[in-house]
Amino acid sequence: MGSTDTTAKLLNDNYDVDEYGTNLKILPCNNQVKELQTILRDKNTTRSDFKFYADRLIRLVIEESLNQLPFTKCMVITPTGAEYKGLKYQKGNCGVSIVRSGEAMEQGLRDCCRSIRIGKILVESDIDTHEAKVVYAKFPDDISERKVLLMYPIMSTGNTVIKAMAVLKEHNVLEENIILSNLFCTPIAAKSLVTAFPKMKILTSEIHTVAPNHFGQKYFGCTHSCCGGDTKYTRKR
Ligand SMILES: O=P(O)(O)OC[C@H]1O[C@H](OP(=O)(O)OP(=O)(O)O)[C@H](O)[C@@H]1O
Repeated sequence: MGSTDTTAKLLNDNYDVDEYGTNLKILPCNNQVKELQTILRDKNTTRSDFKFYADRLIRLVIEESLNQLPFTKCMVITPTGAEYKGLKYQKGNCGVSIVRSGEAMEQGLRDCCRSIRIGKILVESDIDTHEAKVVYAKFPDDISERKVLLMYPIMSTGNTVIKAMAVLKEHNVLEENIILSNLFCTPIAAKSLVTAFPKMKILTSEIHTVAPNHFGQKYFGCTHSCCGGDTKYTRKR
C-alpha cells in the first residue's frame, strides 16, 4: 500500500461507508480537506481563522452538493465554430438553511448560484427535555416543485435536521428532492437520518463520533444562553 492509500485508510477509519447506503455521500477526503477539518476542530483556532477555514470547507461541500442536482445535456458553439457537447443545470432548485448554523452555508451557495432562492427554518431544542420544536419557517411559494438543498453544518443527534425535514414534508417537498448539505456528522445522526429518510441524499465531509458543537458559537461569535451566553436566539425573522 502506497503512502496515499495509507493516508486515505487512516482518514476513513471512523466509519464504514457501506453502513449508511448509497444516498449518503462523503466528500472525497484528501489532505487539504483533512487539514480544514483539523483546524475547525482545534480548540486553539482563532475565531477569524475559524470563519475563514469554515468558509473554505463549506464551499467544497456546497460544490459537491450541487453535483447531486440534475443536469441536462446541451450543446454550445465555441469561438472557433466547433460544437461542444456539455451539461447545464436543470432549473427549479432552491436552498433552505436551518437557523442559525445553516446560515453560515448560505454565502457558499450564493457564490455558486447567484440568485438562488433561500428559505429558512428555525428549530429550537428545549433546554430541559432536548425536544426540538419548529419556531419559524419561510419558503419559496412553489417549494414543493423544487429540488431543495437543505443546509446545516453539524449533526450531533440529527434531531434538528429530522425536525426540519418534517416541516419540508408538511410543505409537500418530496424526500427524493432533498439534498442535505452538511460538514460534520456523527454515526448516530447518519444512521437516524438514512433510516428516517431513505430517499433523501446526504452530502457530508466527515462522519466522526465527536461532533464539533462549537461551530455556530465560533462562526458567529455569540453563544446560546444555555451555553453560558448572554442572549437566547428567539426572535422571529
Ligand atoms: O443534531 P443535533 O443534535 O440536533 O445538533 C445539531 C447542532 O445543534 C446544536 O447546536 P446549536 O444549538 O448551537 O445550533 P446553532 O449553532 O444552529 O444555533 C448542537 O450543538 C449541534 O451543533
